[in-house]
Amino acid sequence: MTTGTPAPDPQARADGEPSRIPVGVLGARGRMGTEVVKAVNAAEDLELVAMVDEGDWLFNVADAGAQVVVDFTRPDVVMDNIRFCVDHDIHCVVGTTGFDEQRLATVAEWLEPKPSVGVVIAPNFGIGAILLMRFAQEAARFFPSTEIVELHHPNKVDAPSGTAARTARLVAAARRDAGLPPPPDATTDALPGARGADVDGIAVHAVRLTGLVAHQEVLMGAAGETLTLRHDSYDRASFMPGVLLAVREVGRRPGLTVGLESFLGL
Ligand SMILES: NC(=O)C1=CN([C@@H]2O[C@H](COP(=O)(O)OP(=O)(O)OC[C@H]3O[C@@H](n4cnc5c(N)ncnc54)[C@H](O)[C@@H]3O)[C@@H](O)[C@H]2O)C=CC1
Ligand SMILES: O=C(O)C1=N[C@H](C(=O)O)C[C@H](O)C1
Repeated sequence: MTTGTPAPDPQARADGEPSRIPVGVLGARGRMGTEVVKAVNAAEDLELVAMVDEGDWLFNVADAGAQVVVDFTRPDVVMDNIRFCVDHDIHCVVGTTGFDEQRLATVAEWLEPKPSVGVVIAPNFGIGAILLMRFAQEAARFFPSTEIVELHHPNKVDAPSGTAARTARLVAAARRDAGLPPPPDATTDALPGARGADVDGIAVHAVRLTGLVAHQEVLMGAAGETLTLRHDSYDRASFMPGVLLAVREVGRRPGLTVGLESFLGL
């Protein structure tokens, strides 16, 4: 791993393309960044060329010849990172949360003059979590009531989680498409917050607890029955197959991709 001029790749292919994809990691010393560094180092077809954390020089990723950058930083810095990468024709795989429609539209605008650059923004790279979102979307129209409970480690920077926010929006859209009214809601909460946050009409409750990693339940109810969908990430290794898939594919998917679903054929 270098942060200066990239050394020639000894395994370079005859067509001049490097045989391994050069990857830079932003947030490299964080909980997720550390895991991504391990995963990239362990992948034979990827080469870790730059590790950048707070206080480091962002230009390192461009100087080191990164073709793909993976960002697990913070919602308040991620937009600047994406802007830098797009300007430097570097594909981005973004796991950092905090994206609303306005932010996504801004990234799409930046990409307009860069038709060959790809950016993937996914609130969750765990295959089980992605499937849970899909199952919740499928089930949404059959149940008048839906609420979401997300449970995370106590150092998580944001609440509710990006996954819970996206799940709520997907479920709300599926309900609207099916002509369902908003879920019935006892709005007379004696204490503010007792009924959770309202995300697109869906109540989302956030639990922060030592011992947890990342967990989500979608609770659905109809007369006389409930359906509970639950996903648990017990280890951040659970996100790595999705991150590596995105790193390998993003160069073939120009423009903005939100969520990993299409990469999984969903
Ligand atoms: N999409 C997914 O599957 C997942 C997303 N996340 C999200 O990823 C983000 C990071 O989560 P964690 O790793 O737990 O947080 P963390 O706090 O452990 O790591 C963030 C790292 O970013 C660094 N950083 C801050 N500003 C920076 C900058 N300008 N440039 C480079 N590095 C900078 C920090 O120093 C820290 O090392 C959060 O938004 C979290 O919600 C977390 C897990 C899975
Ligand atoms: O901060 C985390 O840990 C996680 N963040 C993502 C989110 O906010 O949805 C993904 C996962 O839940 C872990």
